[in-house]
Amino acid sequence: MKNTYKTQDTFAITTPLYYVNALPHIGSAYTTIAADTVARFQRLQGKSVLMITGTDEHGQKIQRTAQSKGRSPQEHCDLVVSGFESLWQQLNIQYDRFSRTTASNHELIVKEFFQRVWDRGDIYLSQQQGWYCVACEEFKEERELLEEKYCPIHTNQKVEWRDEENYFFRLSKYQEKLQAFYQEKPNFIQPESRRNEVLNFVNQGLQDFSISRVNVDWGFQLPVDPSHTIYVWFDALLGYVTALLDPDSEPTLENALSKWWPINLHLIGKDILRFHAIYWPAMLMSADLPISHHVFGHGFLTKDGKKMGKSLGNTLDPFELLKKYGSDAVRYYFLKEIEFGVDGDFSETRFINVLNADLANDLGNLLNRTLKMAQKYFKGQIPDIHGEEIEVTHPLKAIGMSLGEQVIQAYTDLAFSQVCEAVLALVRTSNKYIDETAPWSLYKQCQLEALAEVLYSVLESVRLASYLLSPIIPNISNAIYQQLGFSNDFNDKSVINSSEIFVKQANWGALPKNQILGQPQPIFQRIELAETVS
Ligand SMILES: Nc1ncnc2c1ncn2[C@@H]1O[C@H](COP(=O)(O)OP(=O)(O)OP(=O)(O)O)[C@@H](O)[C@H]1O
Ligand SMILES: [Zn+2]
Repeated sequence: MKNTYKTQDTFAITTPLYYVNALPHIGSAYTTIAADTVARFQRLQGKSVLMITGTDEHGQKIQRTAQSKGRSPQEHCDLVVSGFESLWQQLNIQYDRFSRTTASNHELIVKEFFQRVWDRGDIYLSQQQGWYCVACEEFKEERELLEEKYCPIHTNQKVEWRDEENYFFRLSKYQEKLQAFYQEKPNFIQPESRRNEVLNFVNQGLQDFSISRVNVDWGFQLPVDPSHTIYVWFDALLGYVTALLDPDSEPTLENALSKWWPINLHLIGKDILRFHAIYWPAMLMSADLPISHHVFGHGFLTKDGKKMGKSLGNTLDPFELLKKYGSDAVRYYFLKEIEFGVDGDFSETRFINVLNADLANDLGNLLNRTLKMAQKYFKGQIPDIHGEEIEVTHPLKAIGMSLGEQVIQAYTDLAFSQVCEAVLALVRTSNKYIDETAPWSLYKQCQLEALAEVLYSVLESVRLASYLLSPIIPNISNAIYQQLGFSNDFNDKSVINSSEIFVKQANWGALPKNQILGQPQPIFQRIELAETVS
């Protein structure tokens, strides 16, 4: 099979294909916001990006949920999918493909893949006994369970005893190959703590896992035995492959894998790490296909220390947050406040304080007051000075010159919180710098050259800050750019960026002199605590 087309300039990223057992919640939004931010950052750098999200629609969990709602499974899936699509639109997520595992082209991809693994001799029929969590769609080892046989992830759900005939995938055969692979690609699983978890698990010895079910109709029939359906996870992981097909191309593995494979990054929560970091590479080894480059398992958004989840029902409604605060606020808060990789609790008071402090006060006021001074002192134009003419020891230029590199590294490491902190440091220093240089006094003293340098350097720092934050808060960055006199649109995906443009814009000093400024308007309205419910 050919697989020669992928180049350094392409970047394919996936979110999980979310179960449609209920409407999306803030946890589903969290991964998707992060993935969208990475996709935007890669596009900004001039890469050709494919961002994949979608839904996992088969299996017992969905079958049961649909039944309990008195709907057919397909009706149920369609309904919930529209909820996901609407949330992504409201969150300003620019995905390229929405992969649904009930799509007809997906069935063909799954069957072709199954056949390759079957032909390898890696599938056999046997008896499966064990404890099953329907919410996880996974067999659990007895030692993992909580007291009275509750699932450790779905702490309100008891596991069920299963004893049935299933087809199995020979995972155990890939134990050593996987271990060698993890050694060879130490960055495959991130962060480091997750990698260690996986290595420990694999070192304890891998068992074959069942990839078919006998009592679940809601799935694809096994090509070799129609009395079984394919296990939901075997089918779901392949949803990433189906997503790569161009809409009008014939659904074959060869077509699907020709341009974007291997995927650069699977972004997931730690709950589904095992599937992505162990099962998935083993399945690909068996099918003799290249393995994705990276899997990043982030932490949980928690409520009172417990994972928020659809099954547990302790979630936060993202639609409500969006309605109240808008997409940039929600995107910013979760990426800034929770270190990507570890768990974090949500508090609405903290949410408001962070947004007011960072976006309304530090960034918003800085732009607003500087623009007003530029209106007054320089007739609404950027002063007649260029970044290159300013000394490298200038306090803002000194920070600004190394900021781009620092932020690129942080985005590359998915350290979004560090991105925000580094950018905010420039913003805060700029505020201090204005207070210290007192442009209003310089004006009174007719020190126009010094005044020009002060205002230029602050406006340029705001520009750089908004450019570097644009993957996270694209609407606010747009507003800032417009007020600085540009006509950029950070939401326009069709704009072709290049690495040259990126290097220039991500550097301090790119603001053109004498450019006509826009009208100063608040870029983020301060939120009053009294407006909130809790
Ligand atoms: N509390 C959470 N914190 C962070 N991410 C989450 C959270 N809940 C779900 N996710 C994201 O959704 C993925 C799981 O998708 P799934 O559709 O199973 O959602 P879920 O709400 O966890 O469902 P359930 O509660 O039924 O297990 C995770 O891997 C992660 O990407
Ligand atoms: Zn579970």
